[in-house]
Amino acid sequence: MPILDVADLAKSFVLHNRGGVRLPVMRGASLTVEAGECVGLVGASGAGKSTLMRMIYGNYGSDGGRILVDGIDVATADPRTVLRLRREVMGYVSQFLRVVPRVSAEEIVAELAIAEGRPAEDALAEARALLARLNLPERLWGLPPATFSGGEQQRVNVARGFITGHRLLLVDEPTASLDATNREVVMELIEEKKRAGVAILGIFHDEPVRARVCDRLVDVTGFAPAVAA
Ligand SMILES: Nc1ncnc2c1ncn2[C@@H]1O[C@H](COP(=O)(O)OP(=O)(O)OP(=O)(O)O)[C@@H](O)[C@H]1O
Repeated sequence: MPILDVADLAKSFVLHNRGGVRLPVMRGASLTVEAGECVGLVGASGAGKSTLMRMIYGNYGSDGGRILVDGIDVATADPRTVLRLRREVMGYVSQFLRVVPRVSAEEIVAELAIAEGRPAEDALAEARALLARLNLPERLWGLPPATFSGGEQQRVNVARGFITGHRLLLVDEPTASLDATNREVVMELIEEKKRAGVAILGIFHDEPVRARVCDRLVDVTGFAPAVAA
C-alpha cells in the first residue's frame, strides 16, 4: 500500500470578496507515493503544486476525491485525526520558517522530535548535529532565528522538518535560497530519508536537484479543470 494515495481530487476556491465566485483550480488529481520514493510535482507557475500539497497536509479542504495518508482519508478526516497524522505520519517542510519569539534555533529544530516522544537531550543533540551539517554557525544555535538571514532560517526549517521519524514528507522548495554547499547537504538528507523508507512528495524548481532526488515527476498541469473537461 502506498503511504500517500491521492485519487480524483477536485478543488475550487470561493472568492468571498468577489461575491462568492467559484474558481476551479483542480480536477481529477491522482498520484501515489511509495515508501522510499521521491515524487516531484512539476507544472507552470500557478498550475496548483502548492495547493495540492496544502490539501494533502489538511490545510485546504477539497471538493471531491480522496487523500489517503497511511490509509486514512485526510479529505474527510476530522481535525483531531489530521493533527494525529501530522504528529505521527506526515511532515511538511515549507520554504519559510514560522518564527516563534524567544525560542532558540536548536529548540525549534528539536521540538517535533520531542513531540514524537524522544528524550529532550537526545533531540537537542540531534538538532545540533543537523544544524552543524547544514553549516549553521554554532554561535546562532542558541538564538531565536527572527534576525537570521533567509538562507539561515531556511536551514533551521529544513533541520526541523528532517529530524522527525515521519514516514511521509511534503517538501516545498527546500533548497530555494541555499548556496551550492548547503543544497548538496539537503539533497543528501533527502537521499538518506529515501534509504530509510520515507516517502517524499516535493516541489523543486531547481532542475539539477529534481533530476538527482526525484524517482518520478507528476505534472499537475494535467489536473487543470480545462484539460480534464
Ligand atoms: N487561497 C487562494 N484563494 C484563491 N485562489 C488561490 C488561492 N491559493 C491559490 N490560488 C490560485 O490557485 C492556483 C494555483 O496556485 P498554486 O500556488 O497552487 O500554484 P503553484 O503551481 O504552486 O505555483 P508557483 O509555482 O508559482 O508556486 C493559482 O491560480 C492561484 O491564483
